[in-house]
Formats: sequence, structure tokens, C-alpha cells
Amino acid sequence: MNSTTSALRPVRCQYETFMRHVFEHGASKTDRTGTGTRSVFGYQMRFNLNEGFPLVTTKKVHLKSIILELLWFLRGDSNVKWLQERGCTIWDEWADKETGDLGPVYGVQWRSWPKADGTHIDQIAEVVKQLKSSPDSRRIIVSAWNVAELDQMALMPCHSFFQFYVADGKLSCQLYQRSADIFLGVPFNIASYALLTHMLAQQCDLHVGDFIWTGGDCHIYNNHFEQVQTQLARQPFAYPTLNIKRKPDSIFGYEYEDFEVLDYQHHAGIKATVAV
Ligand SMILES: Nc1nc(=O)c2c([nH]1)NC[C@@H]1CN(c3ccc(C(=O)N[C@@H](CCC(=O)O)C(=O)O)cc3)CN21
Ligand SMILES: O=c1ccn([C@H]2C[C@H](O)[C@@H](COP(=O)(O)O)O2)c(=O)[nH]1
Repeated sequence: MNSTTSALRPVRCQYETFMRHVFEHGASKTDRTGTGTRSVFGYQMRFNLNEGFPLVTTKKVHLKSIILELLWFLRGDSNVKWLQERGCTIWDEWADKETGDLGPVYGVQWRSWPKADGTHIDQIAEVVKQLKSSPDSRRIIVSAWNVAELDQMALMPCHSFFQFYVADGKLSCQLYQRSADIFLGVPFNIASYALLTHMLAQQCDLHVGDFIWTGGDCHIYNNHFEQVQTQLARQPFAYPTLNIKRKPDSIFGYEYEDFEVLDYQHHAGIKATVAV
């Protein structure tokens, strides 16, 4: 495919343009964590997944954590133990210190949204079923925003609601993220949903289309300003490409080793503190 040829992949800077916009025009706001932010309400970015895999290049992004976190969601897991056993610590700060539990967060809502009659809905299995049987449906949606259970969650879902769309044999995905930590969270969120779109396309014999990221409260934490200035002084590279080495029997059969990212040209990593 042309899209895998480095010379033909364009250099895109949607994320950097977004970051610059919020840095230059954001309003000062206090926030739950006590850190303070610069914030803009409402923003949208579109990534054509045929132009490459949207992994931010203006700093090194730790893809291993992103893949593991997505596989952990797809397991329906909500305990950090499985992540920790694999060296991923990104959820540690929010977990119960003794049990490792986070309450009914993403994985639980995706795979076993509770119904009033005591049964559960597997929203991901339903998506696969719908994409295969009625790809033109306008109802192919997953919601993590379970209003009745928000008070039991360690952190309310940030990437809360997503929809799939098929046209011309290509699968697109749009995410609504109600709250977006632009420096630390958003590079993870974009790559994670791009990856999920590739996996679902493979399972449903579709090509990939666009990933559309829509944000609500889009903020840069006040203690990330120096990092942001460093990052914005850099020139982006063309995106890498994603190779999925095997086609598992189901969307739930993927393993970490099934994924490889090729030609990831990036600038050095930039350390920052996460607001808890
Ligand atoms: N304030 C805040 N921002 C977030 O992005 C965020 C939360 N809280 N809470 C829940 C999850 C956890 N997420 C996180 C947490 C930490 C990193 C982080 O520290 N990333 C570093 C190191 C990555 C690694 O070691 O794997 C980075 O440089 O990207 C990223 C996303 C995303 N979410
Ligand atoms: O996937 C994620 C998870 C979390 N975030 C960020 C967004 C906010 O900075 C915090 C959550 O705080 P709230 O007060 O609940 O909004 O975490 C993210 O960007 N991506």
C-alpha cells in the first residue's frame, strides 16, 4: 500500500497546532487537582489513518503503555494488577492502594454495562456484530459514561463516548473526550483509538478511514508550560505505520506482540508530572 512508503506520507501537525492554539488562546482556570490550567472548550482534529499511524513525533511517546492499556480495557479489566505485571504504571495513582481496584471504569462499561435485570451488555461485541451485519447503521456507539455508576469510579471516564461509521469500505471512528490533558493524555488517547480502529477494521474486513478526535475541556496544566514550549519549538516528522502481524479469531484475541510500529521517527521524550 502507498501509505506505508515513507516518502509518500505527508507531515501532519494537527496535534501541535491544537497544543499551540490552547497555549496561546486558552483561558486560565482552576481545576479539581489544584494545579491550574490554560483551557479551551471544544476542539476537533481529524486523522486520515491511511496517511500513517498518528503517534505524536515531536516527543517520544511510549507506545507499549498505550497498547497494554487498550488490551486491558478490552479484557474488561478494572484492576491495575494486570498492567503492573507488564510494567505499565500509568493508572497506579488512582488505584486502591491495597486491592489495585479502580471501580467500574472503562473496561467494565465497555464489556459488561449492567442492565436493570441483572444481565450485562458487551458493547464491544455489539460493535463488531453491527459492523458486520449493518455497517450503514448510525447507532454503532460505545459509551463509558454510565451515569448511575460514576460515583463508584476512581476517575470518571475522560474518553467517554465513541461512534463508528463505514463508507466506501472504510471504517472511521469519532471519539468525544470530555476532558483532555493535552500534554500527557491526548497523545495516548489518539494512538489508542487509532489502534482500536485498525483492530476493528481487520476483524470486519474493512479498510481504515478517519479517526476524529473531539474534545470538551481541552487544557494544558500550568506545570506543563515549559514542556509545551520545548515541544512546540520542534518540527514534526511524518507519522510511522502500524503493522498487525496476525489476525486473531476475535477482537478479544489480540496480544501485545501482535503489534509493531515501523519508521517511528521522533524527537526525544519530555518528562512531566501527572496531575492526580
Ligand atoms: N491528569 C491526568 N492526565 C491523564 O492523561 C490521565 C489522568 N490524569 N488520569 C487517568 C489516565 C492515566 N493516563 C496517563 C497517566 C500517566 C501518563 C504519563 O505519565 N505518561 C508519561 C510516561 C509514560 C510511561 O511511562 O508509560 C509520558 O511521558 O507520556 C500518561 C497517561 C491518562 N489519564
Ligand atoms: O485518558 C485520559 C484520562 C484522563 N485524562 C485527563 C483529563 C484531565 O486532566 C484528568 C481528569 O480530570 P477530571 O477532573 O476528571 O476531568 O485526566 C486524559 O486527558 N485522558
